[in-house]
Amino acid sequence: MPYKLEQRIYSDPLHDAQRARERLLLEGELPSGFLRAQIEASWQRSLKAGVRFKDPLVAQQSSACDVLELKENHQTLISMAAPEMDHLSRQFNRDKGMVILANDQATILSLLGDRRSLNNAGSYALQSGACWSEDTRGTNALGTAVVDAKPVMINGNEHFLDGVSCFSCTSSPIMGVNGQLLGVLDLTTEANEQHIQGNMSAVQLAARNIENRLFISHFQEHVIIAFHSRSEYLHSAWQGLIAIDLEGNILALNEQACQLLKKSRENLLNLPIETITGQAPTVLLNQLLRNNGATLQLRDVVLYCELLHFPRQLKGLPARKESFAKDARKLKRQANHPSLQKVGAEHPRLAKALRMALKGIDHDLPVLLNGETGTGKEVVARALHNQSQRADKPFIAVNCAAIPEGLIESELFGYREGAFTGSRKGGMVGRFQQANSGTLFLDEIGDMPLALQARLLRVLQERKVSPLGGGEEVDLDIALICATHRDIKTLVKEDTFREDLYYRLNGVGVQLPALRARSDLDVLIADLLSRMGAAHLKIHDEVLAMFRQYAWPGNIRQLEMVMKAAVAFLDEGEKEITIDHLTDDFIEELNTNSSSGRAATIKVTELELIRNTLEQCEGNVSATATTLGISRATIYRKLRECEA
Ligand SMILES: Nc1ncnc2c1ncn2[C@@H]1O[C@H](COP(=O)(O)OP(=O)(O)OP(=O)(O)O)[C@@H](O)[C@H]1O
Repeated sequence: MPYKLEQRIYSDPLHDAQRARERLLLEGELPSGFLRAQIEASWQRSLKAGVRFKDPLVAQQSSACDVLELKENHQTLISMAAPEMDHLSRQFNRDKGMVILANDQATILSLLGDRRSLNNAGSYALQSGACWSEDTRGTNALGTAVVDAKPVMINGNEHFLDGVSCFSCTSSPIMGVNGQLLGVLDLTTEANEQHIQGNMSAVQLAARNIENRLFISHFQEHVIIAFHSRSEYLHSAWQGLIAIDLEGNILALNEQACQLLKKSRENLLNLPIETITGQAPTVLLNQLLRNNGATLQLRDVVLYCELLHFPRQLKGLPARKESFAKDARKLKRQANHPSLQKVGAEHPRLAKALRMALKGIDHDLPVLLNGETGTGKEVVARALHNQSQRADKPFIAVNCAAIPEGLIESELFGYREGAFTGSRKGGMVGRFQQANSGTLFLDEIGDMPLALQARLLRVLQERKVSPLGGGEEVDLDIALICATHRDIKTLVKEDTFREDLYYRLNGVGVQLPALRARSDLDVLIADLLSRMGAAHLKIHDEVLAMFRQYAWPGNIRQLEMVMKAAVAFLDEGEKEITIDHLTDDFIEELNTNSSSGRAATIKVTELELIRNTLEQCEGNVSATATTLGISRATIYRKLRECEA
């Protein structure tokens, strides 16, 4: 009873740890209930191992040769962890943070951090080769994470040794491809209870990224599929990963995959992927390759999947499979996103705007893309990222219109554990933080609620973000691309979009032309066909003429679907797409479009086309006439008609 009373009065864990320490010294026994359960169990183990509070910190001296050998033996882990350690240490530089990587015995492999902290680290036995196992140094984040094989946070005098009670340490285990413990990643800062919660999410995010990188590099000879129950989580540290061989057998899964599938690793290993997906592996792979992804409806969950890796070299496969693999590789190449040059190739005004946008991105200017639905805003955003200096960093896309209003804020900024009822254990890292060092693409920015616009503006001005429910502020270093199909200036006039935010986002504005106003329709068609693996196909003149007359309300997306359907309807040996290969629905659309009711639209489209081509040809009427395949006289006549 007296303990319960004490516990209520002293809810501060540091105070409780101090009292536990005093009682232990006084009574020779650790009183139960004073420490958090994980720490109490660890203190009990430390006592059993004979560690004492006052034990000195001296590191057993490892020779330079031993350290070299240790590093050599853990080369892969060290190199895969390096980018994350670098990122973490820059993020926590202000708090004099040290980032430590240890092996599965809690022996330090490498340290990174603020120079002053590192100079001091030696006196705390924080150096490569020093062992921080729990049975030699008592409760500490490295050693305890190794014993528990789960993340641990140890603040101040929760550490067993008095000598390290000046630190707050947060560690996360790093698991190998078979779920075995490989090592531990740790962030050590000065003892500070307020900050340590934020440290936990940063360390866990980094550890998951390291595990995913290890997974991908380990299965380079095999097929890797990424999946999640929410499409926005693909490409994030929280995506599920599954490696399969070309027979479709499951070779490995990461922890997130097991959680998403609600099955243990042991229950899935070596089974055919069909047991999860209900589809033959070839069907699934073809779908993934052709459509850049697949949606799987399982019994109680929908999974969004993407092909993360397809092996370049396939060893020892029977001929039939080799030829399937070749096909698959070809399809994958074709399914790749178009490059920036491809997007603007035959459209000089667009090409120029894209060149400027790329320069802008590399000089930290935000880019605002505007265009009707299906004009390729996301394609352009990805192409800009892929060609920017941040190409090897994350590209995180958020569709502001697709996320319910109440969730956008937590999605963007993340939240601390316990920030609100129902918040996920361990909190959630927001999109801003996930995109750090890379590019954040905010699609449909015009649909962002006003209250959130104010917060976004503040983040962009201060270049810092902090999760909901408080916690550590994180410095932001992101390229920002926003897109909308709305006319933002009108939204500003209507007071539904903040004017100051508009100017903040519109560093470089790019207007993506509607398909009906593009003079390079045939180039786009050729590109689409080649990406479908059908570059050899021709389009009948009659079809092309109809396409040119059509208004394409769905723009390139609609054109892509029409072409896909046409290719699918070709009979064996046919090499030309004619009207017979268009769907009845679409032919009806085309007919309606050319009927008198739509005549006005067509006229406007025609004029838009002529004007745009004239602009591209810098006012040269002859060149415009040649490009459009009509006479100079027709151009003059149509322009006069319009002026009349
Ligand atoms: N330049 C291009 N060349 C080939 N295909 C393209 C090009 N631009 C877009 N596409 C294709 O058109 C489709 C729509 O592109 P995207 O999603 O980028 O458009 P969007 O403007 O972002 O559309 P929405 O506003 O509806 O989100 C995609 O399937 C994409 O592959």
